[in-house]
Amino acid sequence: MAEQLVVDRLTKTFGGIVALNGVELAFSAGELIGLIGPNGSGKTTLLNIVSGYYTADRGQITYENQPIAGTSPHKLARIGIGRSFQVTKVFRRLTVMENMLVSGLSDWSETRSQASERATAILEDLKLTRLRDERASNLSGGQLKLLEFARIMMLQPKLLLLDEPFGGVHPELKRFMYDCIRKWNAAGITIILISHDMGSIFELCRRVVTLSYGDIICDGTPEETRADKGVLEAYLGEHHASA
Ligand SMILES: Nc1ncnc2c1ncn2[C@@H]1O[C@H](COP(=O)(O)OP(=O)(O)OP(=O)(O)O)[C@@H](O)[C@H]1O
Repeated sequence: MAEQLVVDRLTKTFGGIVALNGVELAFSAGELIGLIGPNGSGKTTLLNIVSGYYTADRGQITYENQPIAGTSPHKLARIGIGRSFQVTKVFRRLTVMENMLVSGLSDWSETRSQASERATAILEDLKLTRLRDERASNLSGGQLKLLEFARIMMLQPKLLLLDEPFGGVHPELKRFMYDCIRKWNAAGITIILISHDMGSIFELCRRVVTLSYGDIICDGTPEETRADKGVLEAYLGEHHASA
């Protein structure tokens, strides 16, 4: 499989804190990867750099053979890199449908009616059709999560970065989100999933990358990750003990 995303010796510091310490990773198109690690280990920083929200101090990022370090989030979205945030970002004063059609979300070459047709299909897929004219401010936390998913799908991403999508989500909705993630991945979208919910990670991902203090301490299957002494010491042991 061709490498879709390559992260080469990526370093990011904040003052004296080393958030990423020369991280090297390569992801193939169509992978579904879990990114785990203790609080402050660098997971969101890595996503922020890949999606253009932060600039790395050192290192390269290559997406589909093009260097992308320093490219704006907006341009990255246009070439297929979509992301969600720990705290859902939608326009609360706009309706669900307006959120979908907000300028800059859809393809330049697309007419409003084509965009609207796509939005309708995506809302249907995410069971949001009956809420299409509802203001986002009236949606529940779970519905907002789904709207964020729906808006990301408007971008037709090829690489999807999901940061803690299951936070505060009830079990039934979580199952539905799993189904969406699996379906998108089966359709060829590469997905990098950050979650502290180990059940979700081990159920969904065939590859798990573990960060600790900005270093990759394990990159393997769920079974290898669970059995890894370093991971147990840095994260899983403590995580399970406090769970
Ligand atoms: N904008 C920022 N300014 C200052 N320090 C930051 C900033 N963003 C991240 N950091 C620091 O960088 C380190 C890595 O943070 P990061 O958010 O990437 O960790 P994380 O693994 O995503 O943590 P969590 O699981 O708690 O979300 C932490 O020490 C954090 O305090």
